[in-house]
Amino acid sequence: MESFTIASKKVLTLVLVIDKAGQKARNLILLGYKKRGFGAHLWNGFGGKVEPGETAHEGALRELEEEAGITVKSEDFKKAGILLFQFENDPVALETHVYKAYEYQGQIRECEEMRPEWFAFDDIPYDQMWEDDRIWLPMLLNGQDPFFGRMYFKRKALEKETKVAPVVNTSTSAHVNHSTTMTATSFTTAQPKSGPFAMYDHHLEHSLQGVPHEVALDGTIASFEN
Ligand SMILES: COc1nc(N)nc2c1ncn2[C@H]1C[C@H](O)[C@@H](COP(=O)(O)OP(=O)(O)OP(=O)(O)O)O1
Repeated sequence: MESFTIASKKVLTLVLVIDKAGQKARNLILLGYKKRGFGAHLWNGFGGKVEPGETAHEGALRELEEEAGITVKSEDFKKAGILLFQFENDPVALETHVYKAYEYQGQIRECEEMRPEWFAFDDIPYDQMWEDDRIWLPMLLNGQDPFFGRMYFKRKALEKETKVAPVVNTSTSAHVNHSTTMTATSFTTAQPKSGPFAMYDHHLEHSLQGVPHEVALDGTIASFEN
């Protein structure tokens, strides 16, 4: 595994709201489709940057309210761990505090940034999510937390746009008395399916003594919450 020293870090939050099958037959998770900004066009939990003077816990509750319109009581809000995202040629790491909640209050609503939607656990759109989610989200859903993960990303090379010439079907079969014109165009967008970065290495620990609170500049856990 690659070792590195972080020059600096931004503290972010990520909140997963879970509806354990009560009256409904299946366990559901609330994800948001990010409409703009970092991670646009991917499904993710709700969260963002922790503001000056705020704790990660407070920042996570604020972002959940801003992005999904719902609130969670502090006692129902559980820290699931920390994920440290590091990008090639970028000295700034993202220290992301992950929270989960099984109860919430209010009406879920869409905002400028996020479109919330419930997904069954067996229908989570991993191919339209950050690649790291496949590693830790199943653990969170199975109660294998708290965890501490380090994930390393490289920018993906964008493929060139390729166009396939129109295909004209001029079949003269007795059963087909018309001709059809089909245009097959394959193209790449500026945003590949699982985001603009590819994960090339990761390390995840989940048998921790406590809940990680802060990451040190050498990429290890600096402190645990009480
Ligand atoms: C790189 O891998 C990532 N994986 C996952 N699952 N989530 C990630 C990854 N990198 C960042 N995130 C999360 C952490 C935050 O919840 C958001 C990013 O927050 P954003 O930059 O949108 O923060 P805001 O404060 O909302 O930003 P603006 O108000 O400035 O738009 O993604």
